[in-house]
Amino acid sequence: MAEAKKLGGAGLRGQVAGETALCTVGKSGAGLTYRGYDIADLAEKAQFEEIAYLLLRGKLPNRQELDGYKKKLQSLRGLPAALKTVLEQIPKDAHPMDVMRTGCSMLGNLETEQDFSEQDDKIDRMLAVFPSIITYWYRFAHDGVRIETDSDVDSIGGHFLELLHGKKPSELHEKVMNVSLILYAEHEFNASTFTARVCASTLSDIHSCVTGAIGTLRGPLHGGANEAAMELIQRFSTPDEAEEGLMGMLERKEKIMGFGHAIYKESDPRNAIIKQWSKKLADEVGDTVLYPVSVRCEGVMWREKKLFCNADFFHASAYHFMGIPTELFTPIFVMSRVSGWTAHVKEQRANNRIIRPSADYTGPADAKWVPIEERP
Ligand SMILES: CC(=O)SCCNC(=O)CCNC(=O)[C@H](O)C(C)(C)COP(=O)(O)OP(=O)(O)OC[C@H]1O[C@@H](n2cnc3c(N)ncnc32)[C@H](O)[C@@H]1OP(=O)(O)O
Ligand SMILES: O=C([O-])CC(=O)C(=O)O
Repeated sequence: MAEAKKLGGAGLRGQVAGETALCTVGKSGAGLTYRGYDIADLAEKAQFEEIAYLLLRGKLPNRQELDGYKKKLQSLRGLPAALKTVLEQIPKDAHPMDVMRTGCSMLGNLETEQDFSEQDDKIDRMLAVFPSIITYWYRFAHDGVRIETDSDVDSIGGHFLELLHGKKPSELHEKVMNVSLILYAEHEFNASTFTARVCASTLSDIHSCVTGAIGTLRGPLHGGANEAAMELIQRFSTPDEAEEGLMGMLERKEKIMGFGHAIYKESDPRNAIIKQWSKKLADEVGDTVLYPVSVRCEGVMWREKKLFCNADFFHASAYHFMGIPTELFTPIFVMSRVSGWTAHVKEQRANNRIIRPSADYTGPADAKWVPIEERP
């Protein structure tokens, strides 16, 4: 019998665990591509809905297809009454990622995927309704209002901002949300996407795949890092203070959230893009603290540890400048990454074998059964 392959290291790092036509991460010459398109091009020129279409349908839509797709998504923003009732039961101090997880799971009870032929419609529904789920709960729990979840704004990012703030977003804010959703949409076999694929490989339903992925994204080593980065930069009121604080943390061997990456080794191509938008927003709000503090953190981490900002670090200040509460940062990641997760689920289903790796056993050998009365 063939020997199981020995792992090169912990965390399955460097192991090829399958194939994908969706994305490359960290390949030389092009840091991040979605179906062959460079992320810098996409972030500059595309709409997030266009990217979702690209990932989910396999090609960039033409004008008519994009208009039709956006119209469809806009028509799917309403929350079923039973889902509103569930959201209203969730306490104010719940973590919004738990709200997303419950919201997605409840949707799966109400609008169950009966057959894989329904997958595209179920996916479009999640893309459209996730901003409604989080903002409905947030505004109900925090302000005691039951908001309307429809809006005239035709973009997913703009829809989220309008529901959150109760007014149409500025052009700049809608643009930054669009860029942010594009940057977060897809990232190959990251932990949450791999979770979705493992779930899909058992032939489970699409809501289970996404619910599992949300739970995985929640952790501070993954999507939760943007919130942790915000908590970090808010501790400091000057760049010098930030430098002193970071040096202390590094000496104590603490992890600095928003830095480093499992795949990229020198830079995350998304950082330069979101950093530039964070600067624009800082100028707009007249910030003289958070942006300079963030820039100093970036410099110190590179100088001391050769660690670079990942996609999360400058997202923290950018979201903050748009008036988004810190605890909603990771749910925004969900609104975006659901496009990548579900594209992977479709890919897994199209060429499936149950994902079931092996383990190196490290426990005792030949243990002898001891009756309960005789155990120490
Ligand atoms: C959207 C995303 O999910 S991006 C990732 C978001 N996560 C974060 O920002 C959390 C902070 N970063 C980290 O914890 C890590 O860099 C991860 C989880 C992203 C990647 O983990 P790994 O692949 O295990 O990192 P890697 O092997 O490159 O680590 C090398 C060394 O750098 C250290 N290191 C890596 N990142 C950091 C950091 N942010 N702060 C301090 N030290 C770090 C590691 O502890 C390790 O040190 P050691 O060899 O002494 O143990
Ligand atoms: O790829 C990873 O390990 C983490 C991730 O999802 C990202 O950086 O967007």
